[in-house]
Amino acid sequence: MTSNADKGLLIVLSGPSGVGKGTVCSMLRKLAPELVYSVSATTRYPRAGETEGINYFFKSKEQFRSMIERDELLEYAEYVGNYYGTPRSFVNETIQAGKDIILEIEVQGAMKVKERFPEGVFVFLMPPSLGELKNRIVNRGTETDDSIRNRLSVAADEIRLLEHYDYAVVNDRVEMACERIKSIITAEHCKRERILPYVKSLLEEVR
Ligand SMILES: Nc1ncnc2c1ncn2[C@@H]1O[C@H](COP(=O)(O)OP(=O)(O)OP(=O)(O)O)[C@@H](O)[C@H]1O
Ligand SMILES: Nc1nc2c(ncn2[C@@H]2O[C@H](COP(=O)(O)O)[C@@H](O)[C@H]2O)c(=O)[nH]1
Repeated sequence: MTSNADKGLLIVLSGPSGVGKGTVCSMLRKLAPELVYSVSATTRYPRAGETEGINYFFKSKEQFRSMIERDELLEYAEYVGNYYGTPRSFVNETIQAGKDIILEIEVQGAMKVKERFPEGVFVFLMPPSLGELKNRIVNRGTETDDSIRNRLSVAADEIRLLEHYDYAVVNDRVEMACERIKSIITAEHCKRERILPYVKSLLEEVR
């Protein structure tokens, strides 16, 4: 059996649509290649350039419902008219194997994960301002006017849930946000005494 100290960290990254979660995760893949990323299932249509199994597992509503019935999702939520959910087995297998995994998910889902994994690390990505959030989502050019309106209309409610998270990281510059997240992960490893045994043996040597 894997002890808690041998398990990987479950890291949840949330934040309003357009804040830059995907952009930060893409850069983190380069800066911290040891991190594993959970690929979600969704009923929304693929955007141009999105690939099945890389960005999402794209499902029909019926397929998504079957995943719920078969209890294959760790959490799921409806977000502005579509369903999104985290496949359970990949998350469990990854943390049991001692690897850290990041779930990039919205706030309702994050709160469900928190009930099941209170030991998880919950990080909220903040925009520098609401004006900048709007600019980012508009300039991304992927959403209809309706979708932009819907996404921005839930952003304030999402930001109000910040108090349920362990950390707030401002995404002013992508590199800086990544460095902050990397520091959080390192600190969490230290807290869980992954580095402490090494420090202990060093202390014994110098005594
Ligand atoms: N620090 C930043 N400064 C300026 N622009 C940024 C920054 N981070 C991301 N962006 C831009 O903002 C837009 C939204 O970013 P991204 O798609 O990563 O957001 P998201 O939070 O993943 O959104 P969603 O939840 O809708 O998937 C993109 O066009 C991206 O290039
Ligand atoms: N609760 C969950 N939310 C998820 C999951 N995968 C992604 N998301 C979040 O949905 C919104 C919209 O995503 P988009 O790709 O349509 O822009 C965003 O906040 C994602 O983080 C999931 O598995 N569960």
